[in-house]
Amino acid sequence: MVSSTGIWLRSEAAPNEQRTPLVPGDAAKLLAEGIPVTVEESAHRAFPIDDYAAAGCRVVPADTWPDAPPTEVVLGLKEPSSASVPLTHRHVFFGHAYKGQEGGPALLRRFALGGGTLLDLEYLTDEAGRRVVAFGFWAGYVGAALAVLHHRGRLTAPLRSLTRPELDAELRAEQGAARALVIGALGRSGRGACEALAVAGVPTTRWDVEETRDLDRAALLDHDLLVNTVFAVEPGTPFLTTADLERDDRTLTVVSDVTCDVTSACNRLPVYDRVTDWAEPVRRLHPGPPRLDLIAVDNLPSLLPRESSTAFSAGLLPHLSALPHGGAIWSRCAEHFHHARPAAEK
Ligand SMILES: NC(=O)c1ccc[n+]([C@@H]2O[C@H](COP(=O)([O-])OP(=O)(O)OC[C@H]3O[C@@H](n4cnc5c(N)ncnc54)[C@H](O)[C@@H]3O)[C@@H](O)[C@H]2O)c1
Repeated sequence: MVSSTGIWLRSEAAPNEQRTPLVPGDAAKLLAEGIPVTVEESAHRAFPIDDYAAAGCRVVPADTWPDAPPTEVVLGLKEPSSASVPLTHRHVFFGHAYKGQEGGPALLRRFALGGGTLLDLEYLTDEAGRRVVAFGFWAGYVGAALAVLHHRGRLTAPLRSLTRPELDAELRAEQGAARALVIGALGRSGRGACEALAVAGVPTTRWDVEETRDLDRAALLDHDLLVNTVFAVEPGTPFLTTADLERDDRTLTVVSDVTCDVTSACNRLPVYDRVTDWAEPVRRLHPGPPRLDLIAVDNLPSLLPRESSTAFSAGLLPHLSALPHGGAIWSRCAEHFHHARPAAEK
């Protein structure tokens, strides 16, 4: 039976955003279940529109979602374009609007004006509150890869998006004597970081909550590379301090902060004040000797758009299948929105 609720995959407004939350193969699975899928054309998406058409999706011009039938659920990753247009539909994307972020109140006002609902992907959680879809693995993979390539003098700026075979070829092109430490190693990003370091042939120490409870600072500084992938929910002992930067007995020369909690009270790396970007991914924190270089790119999965989209889409697919029938996971998501919205309307 064909569902009256369709998925409308819109184009992304953010420049250089090549990722998508729904890849063509998974769109075909939704269609097979009777869920109509409409896909907007996009100049940037890592998957060609012809692949969606071949899967049976209806193709429409970019940025036409404001005219979608009211029963459609509009799907994307970041805030939709046409900033002044009130949001009338149910929208699924990462809103970054509930924790006082810049632009959050304005986004919620668009929903208030249009009467629509934000189903924020960050708040798609199981009964235990764990997120069910995230880009973490590939963030860690790329974050560690950039650290290795920089340490080997092989990182070129500006960064550009790649495929995994291209990135792995770079990682395998040279072996070195460096040793790495991944903190948060048991998490999604941490596992991705460890995998990239294995591909690069870099011996890796893995720390998680147990190993940082009583921080062995000398052991930490005795690694060449540090990849921070912790998901910090409370302030705690910093992994690095400005005093550590001054130490001349330090082996550590490259830090890749996947967490990028730089403006948060929970930040465990209070040695820098702003993230780096694709144009200039590396910032020198200490001239040395020994030098200390920082990589803190906050959109790492975009550097591997096909792989990160494929993994994300696979995780989201069962929930998109369930969307026409509602269900607890989407109700919890909507509750977060209804809880946040009144604050924005004041
Ligand atoms: N830079 C980017 O592009 C990017 C992309 C995605 C996610 N992230 C960020 O990466 C971080 C990790 O995300 P994730 O999905 O891997 O989270 P996760 O919850 O899967 O993993 C986090 C890990 O950190 C560990 N941890 C928490 N506190 C710790 C401590 N004090 N010491 C050691 N380990 C500790 C946890 O036990 C867990 O294993 C988040 O802050 C997320 O926002 C960044």
